[in-house]
Amino acid sequence: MTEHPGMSSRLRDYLLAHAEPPTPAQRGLIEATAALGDVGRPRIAHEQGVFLTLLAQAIDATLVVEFGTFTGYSTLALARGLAAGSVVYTNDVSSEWTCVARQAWAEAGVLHRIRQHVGPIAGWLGALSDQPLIDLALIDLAAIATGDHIDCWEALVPRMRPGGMLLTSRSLCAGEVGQDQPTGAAPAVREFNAHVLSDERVSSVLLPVGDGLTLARRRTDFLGMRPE
Ligand SMILES: C[S@@+](CC[C@H](N)C(=O)[O-])C[C@H]1O[C@@H](n2cnc3c(N)ncnc32)[C@H](O)[C@@H]1O
Repeated sequence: MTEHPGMSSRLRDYLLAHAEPPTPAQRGLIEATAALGDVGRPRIAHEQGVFLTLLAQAIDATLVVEFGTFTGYSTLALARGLAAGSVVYTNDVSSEWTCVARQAWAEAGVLHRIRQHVGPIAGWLGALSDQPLIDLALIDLAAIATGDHIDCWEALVPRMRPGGMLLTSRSLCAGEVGQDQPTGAAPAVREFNAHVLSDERVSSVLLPVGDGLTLARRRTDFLGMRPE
C-alpha cells in the first residue's frame, strides 16, 4: 500500500474510519495482496478506491481504461462504480498477479465488467480505437519511468471524451516531490506532474489522497490538437 506523506497514523486511522468500509471482497483482496509481502505494497490505498468508485458513479462512466492492474484493487473499485453494460479495460505488462485479481473480481460480482489485457502498453490503446471515447482513465504504474507515464498520458488525452476524467496516482512520491533536492523517483514524478500541469487540454488538481492523486478533466472548450 502507498504511504501517506505528512499524515500521522492517528489521522490516517480517523480518515479511514470515515471512508466507506471495504466490502468482504475488498477485505479479502487487501489481505491477499498484503500476504505477498513487499511486492504487495503497490496497491492503491482504500480511500483512493472509494474515491474511484464515487467518481465512476458521479460521471456515469461507461468506458473506463486503466494502466497498472497488479492484484486488481483499483480495477475492482472502478468496476464497482459502473452501471450494467459498462466496461473497465485494464492493462498490465505482467500476468503474475492475474489469479489473485480475477478471484476478487469474481467474488465481488464484477468480473463480467472487466476486460483484462496482459502485455506492453504500446499498441494496446490502438486496439481500443474502435471503442467510443473514454469516460474515465487511471494511470497507476508503480516505478515511474517518465517516458511510460508521458506516453500513456499522450495516448489517453485525445481518446478522452470532452468532460472525461483522467487520474494519475503516486503524485506525491511519499512526500519527496516537495523536497528541495528530491531523490529516487521524485524527479521523474515532478517532471510528469509538470507535464500534466502544462497541458492546456485539461484542467487538473493534485489531491492529497493516499500518496497523491492527480485529477484532470478533459476540457470541453479545447478540443483541438496541442500546439507544438
Ligand atoms: C502500482 S501497481 C498497480 C496497482 C493496482 N492499480 C492496484 O490498485 O492494485 C503497478 C503495475 O503496473 C505495471 N506496470 C509497470 N510498468 C508498466 C508498463 N510499462 N506497462 C504495463 N504495465 C506496467 C506493473 O507490472 C504493476 O503491476
